[in-house]
Amino acid sequence: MNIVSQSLSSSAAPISRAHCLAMDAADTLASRRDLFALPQDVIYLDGNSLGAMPKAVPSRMTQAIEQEWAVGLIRSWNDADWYPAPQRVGGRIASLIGAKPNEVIVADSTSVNLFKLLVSALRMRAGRNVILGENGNFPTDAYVASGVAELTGAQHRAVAPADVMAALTEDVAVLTLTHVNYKSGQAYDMAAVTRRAHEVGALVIWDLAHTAGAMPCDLNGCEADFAVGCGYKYLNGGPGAPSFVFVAERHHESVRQPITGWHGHAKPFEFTQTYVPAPGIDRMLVGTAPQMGLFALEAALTAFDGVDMQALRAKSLALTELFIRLVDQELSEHGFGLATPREAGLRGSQVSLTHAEGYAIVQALIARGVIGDFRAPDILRFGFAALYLSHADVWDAIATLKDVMVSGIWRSAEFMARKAVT
Ligand SMILES: Cc1ncc(COP(=O)(O)O)c(C=O)c1O
Ligand SMILES: Nc1c(O)cccc1C(=O)C[C@H](N)C(=O)O
Repeated sequence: MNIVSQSLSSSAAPISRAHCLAMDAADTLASRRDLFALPQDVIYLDGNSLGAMPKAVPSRMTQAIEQEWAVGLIRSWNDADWYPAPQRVGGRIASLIGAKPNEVIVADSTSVNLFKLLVSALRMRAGRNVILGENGNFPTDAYVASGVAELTGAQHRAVAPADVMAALTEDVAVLTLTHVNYKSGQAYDMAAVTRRAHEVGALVIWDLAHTAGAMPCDLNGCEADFAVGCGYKYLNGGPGAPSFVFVAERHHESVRQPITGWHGHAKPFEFTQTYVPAPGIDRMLVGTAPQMGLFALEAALTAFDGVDMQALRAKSLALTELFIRLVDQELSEHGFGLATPREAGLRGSQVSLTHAEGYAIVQALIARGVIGDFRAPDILRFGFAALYLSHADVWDAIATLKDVMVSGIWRSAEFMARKAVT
């Protein structure tokens, strides 16, 4: 336990803003906030959907556009090292998720990478035909699994998260789960689930969308097979940043992904008419990677340079615990429920509250500069990016939420009218 969480758990007295400021003073990650361009009047609790912008990004983009593209033109594929960017950025992400640099590559979207992995896994477990998933997962994961089932003749079986272990039977080819649930923020025990899946001969695909950059993750320590994740959430790569895909080294020669594009070819610039998969992780590539998105993500990842992921986890847990305790302390009369586990080891880096009027409350909060989001039917979702949030931010966010509730401002028509939400 670090000094931040220690000081919180040892306090029996009500928590005050001064207490939060003392936690900030002891926070070894506090200076990282300066690496992000956040508006002064905003408390940003939506980095689990779109991460804040690292200040390193604009200058990198300007260089890529005005020099490498405008002046270097096609020469930049070699001269500016554009070509190896998917591997290079993958190597950086590998260090955050417990993988080797040659096991991660960046390309395409999370949905597309999930498709590639699901088909690959089914091919590696010929004779079994079940894709096991979970109810309540982020929709794209379920949609892609159903689509793959329809395409391949496999069966997509989705069970409640609590029933996953029992549903691991010998007909399961592949288990696909999101490590930290997008709505509840609850995390699976990656090691235990992977071990059980392997005992029945199944492969596992972990979706790390709400894990990568939010908390440490030890893919190789858990003997994970495959993983995917988003570049634009806690990795702060910007809207539509490319996704990453992990394939454990032991599967590199057997994995055969279905979208056999030229960048996944062993010799793309020989332009042969027959597809031969590239050795290693490179075979997960399809076509030309979104280079501008890769450059933004690469620059964004420098915000993690030198960060001890255990320290990041300690701060993340201190922030989420502080938020939960302040909900108890300040908001007990306002009808909120807690959808996220109180037990630290069971949660990721978000806290979700429930309230029947959650939509309007979130809109009123956003209007006051506290940006969280709403997920139907009743979830108010708050993401805590430990690189750029302070303990005082948590206090101020709760004070604003209390003000929204006590004033009843959320009842006004402007907040009740439903719009498309992000
Ligand atoms: C668990 C999870 N998987 C996947 C995605 C998104 O996938 P894509 O990058 O294809 O939009 C999200 C969020 O959008 C998510 O929360
Ligand atoms: N990817 C998103 C987008 O393109 C637009 C709006 C929101 C998103 C998100 O990432 C949503 C997010 N995955 C969630 O957990 O709800």
